[in-house]
Amino acid sequence: MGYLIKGEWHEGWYDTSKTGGEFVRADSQFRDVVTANGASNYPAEAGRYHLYVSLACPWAHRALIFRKLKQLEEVISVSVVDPVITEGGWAFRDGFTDTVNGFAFLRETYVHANPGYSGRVTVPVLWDKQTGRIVNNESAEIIRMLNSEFDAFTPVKTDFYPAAMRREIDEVNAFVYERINNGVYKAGFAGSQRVYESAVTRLFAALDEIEMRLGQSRYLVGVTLTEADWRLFTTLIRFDAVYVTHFKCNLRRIEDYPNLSNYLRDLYQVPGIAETVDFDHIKRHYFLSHRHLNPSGLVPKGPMLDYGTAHNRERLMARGAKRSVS
Ligand SMILES: N[C@@H](CCC(=O)N[C@@H](CS)C(=O)NCC(=O)O)C(=O)O
Repeated sequence: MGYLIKGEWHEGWYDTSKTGGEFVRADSQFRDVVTANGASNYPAEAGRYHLYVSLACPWAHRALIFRKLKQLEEVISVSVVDPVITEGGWAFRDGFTDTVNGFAFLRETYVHANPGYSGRVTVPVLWDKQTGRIVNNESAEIIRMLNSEFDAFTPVKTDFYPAAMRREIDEVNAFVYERINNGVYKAGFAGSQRVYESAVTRLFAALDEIEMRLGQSRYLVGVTLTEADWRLFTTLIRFDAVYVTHFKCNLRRIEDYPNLSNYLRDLYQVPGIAETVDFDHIKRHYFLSHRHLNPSGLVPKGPMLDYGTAHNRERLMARGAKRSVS
C-alpha cells in the first residue's frame, strides 16, 4: 500500500501519528461530472466511460450496485483489480486485467490523468476513454451520475435520489457516512486504544440508532428504496465477515440486530444485487492487504451466514419513517 507524491510512487501506510491516532480519510481529488445535457466537459454517451473497481471495496461496490440497478452494463465498462493490495498498490495481475489501458497498476491511471498527482490511489475511478482522463474518483458522486445522467441509454428510469426526498437522504447519508461507513475504518485503523474505544462506541451507538429507525420503516427514508440504503448496504454486508474481527468492531454482529439483519437480507435479495457481492474478494482483500492487522495472513473460513433466507420487511411497507437521525 502506498501513495503518489508528484507522480512518484511511495510505499507507506496511513500516518495517524499527526492526528492523535485517528484515521482521517483524505478528500477525493478528481471531481468532474458526466452530464446528460452536455453541461460539462463529459457528456453522457454509451461506451465512452469505464469504471475501475475492486469487488472488495465498499466505496467501489456502490458504483457497481448502481451500474447493475440501472442496467448500465452495456453502457459503462468495468475493470476489476486484484483484491489484494501489495507493493505498488492496486494492481492488475493473475487474470485481473485493465481492459482499457493495459496498465499493470491502477496508479498509472492517476499519473496519466495528472502527471503531478499527489495523494492516495483509490477505487472507484470513473475513466473517460475519449480524453484519457479521470472524470471522478469519489463514489458518492459517481453513483449520482449513474443514477440520473445515463437515463437515455437504459430502460430503468428509477430515481434513487428523488428531488422531494433529497434533504432527508442527505441527512441520513451524512450520519451513516461519518458514523458507520467511515466509522468501521476509524475503529480498525485507530492508532491507540483510546481512539479505538471511542470509535467503536460511536459506531455501535449509530447502529443502535439505525436499528430503531428500521423498526419504524422498511427503508432508511420511509417506504422508498433510495441511495441512502445502498450506501449503508455496502458496509453492512462486509460487517460480520470482516469488520467484527479484522477491525475489532465486535460489540455485536449485524446478525444480532433483528431489524438490521432482516433489512440487510431485504437489500441483498433485490434482483441483481447478490451478483455484486463477492465474499472471496472481500475477505482476501482485508485480511491479506492489511498485514500489520493480520500478520499470519490467514483468511477466516466463516462466518456461515446465508443472506438469501427469508426476511420480514414487507410488513413495514405501509408505514413511513417517523424518526429522524440526530
Ligand atoms: N472517498 C472515496 C474513498 C475510496 C477508498 O478509500 N477506496 C479504498 C478501497 S476500500 C482504496 O482504494 N484505498 C487504497 C488506498 O487508500 O491506498 C470514495 O468513496 O470513492
